[in-house]
Amino acid sequence: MSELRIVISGAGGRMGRALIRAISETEGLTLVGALEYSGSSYLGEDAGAMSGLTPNGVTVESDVAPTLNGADVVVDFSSPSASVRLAETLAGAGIAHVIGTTGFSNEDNAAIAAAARRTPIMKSGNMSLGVNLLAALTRRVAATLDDSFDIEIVEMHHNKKVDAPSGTALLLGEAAAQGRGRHLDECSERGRDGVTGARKPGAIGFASLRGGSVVGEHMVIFAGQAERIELVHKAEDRMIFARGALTAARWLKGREPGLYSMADVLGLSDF
Ligand SMILES: NC(=O)C1=CN([C@@H]2O[C@H](COP(=O)(O)OP(=O)(O)OC[C@H]3O[C@@H](n4cnc5c(N)ncnc54)[C@H](OP(=O)(O)O)[C@@H]3O)[C@@H](O)[C@H]2O)C=CC1
Ligand SMILES: O=C(O)C1=N[C@H](C(=O)O)C[C@H](O)C1
Repeated sequence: MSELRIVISGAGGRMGRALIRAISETEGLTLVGALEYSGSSYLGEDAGAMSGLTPNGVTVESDVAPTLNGADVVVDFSSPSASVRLAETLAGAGIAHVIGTTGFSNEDNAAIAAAARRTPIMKSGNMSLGVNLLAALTRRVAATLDDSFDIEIVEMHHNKKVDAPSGTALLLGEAAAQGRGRHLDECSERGRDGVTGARKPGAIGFASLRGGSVVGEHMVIFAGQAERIELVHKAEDRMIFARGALTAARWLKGREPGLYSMADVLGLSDF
């Protein structure tokens, strides 16, 4: 198998550093670049040393074009605005893009979909096998049970997370809505507060908890009359996301332009 040459965007972040460690542990993958924003305190540092490894000779840079030189794929866990800009640049260069960033607006998603007409992009709110299997199960259970079972999605993350609901909660909400033959935009209920009135039949509700160092926990609840089904995933280590993103990077190389999901990578689309 030929060596896959990877650039990490958001290199100094929690996920960026986990990805740099995961690349160092995986045969056939080479880190060729590390991107951060122009004000980052990591600029000029060695990417290996920054990630708790021995120095690897890759310097953290903010200048995108030279860093992309010779790269096969960019793995990007940064911020929505940075990921949208990068998607446009990579589409121009024909370089594959794995996007793990969450918190995109509808306009951001449309810009990424447009970039995917020119280069292969794999975008997912969660790169773990467990969560993507949970999404497939959620779709099936939602399709099996009718609207007498109310669907609620609860997530908890660490106290540094900036977006809510989590990308994973939205992924699970979309799976549930798909199972019910609806679009999530038509039925999602977020941020209840005060006198909200009774729950709307067919709604998909979201609740977000934040605290401490929680890596990521998600529960999909199907609440019926006198019985309840709960499907739960608990992430214990960010390395599950990093390894999933690298599996996607390998899968994406050489694909036709298009917007792919982790379900495509894992063969779960028809589950
Ligand atoms: N899909 C998945 O499986 C997962 C997705 N995520 C998502 O990934 C994203 C990052 O998470 P996490 O690592 O925890 O967050 P961090 O805040 O730790 O990391 C984000 C990094 O991106 C940097 N950054 C900001 N702007 C740019 C830019 N223009 N170019 C390059 N880098 C930039 C930030 O710099 P600075 O801090 O200096 O602003 C920071 O170092 C979030 O959206 C999160 O929700 C997280 C885990 C799993
Ligand atoms: O910000 C995080 O940490 C995580 N973000 C992703 C999300 O928004 O769902 C995935 C994971 O849960 C961790």
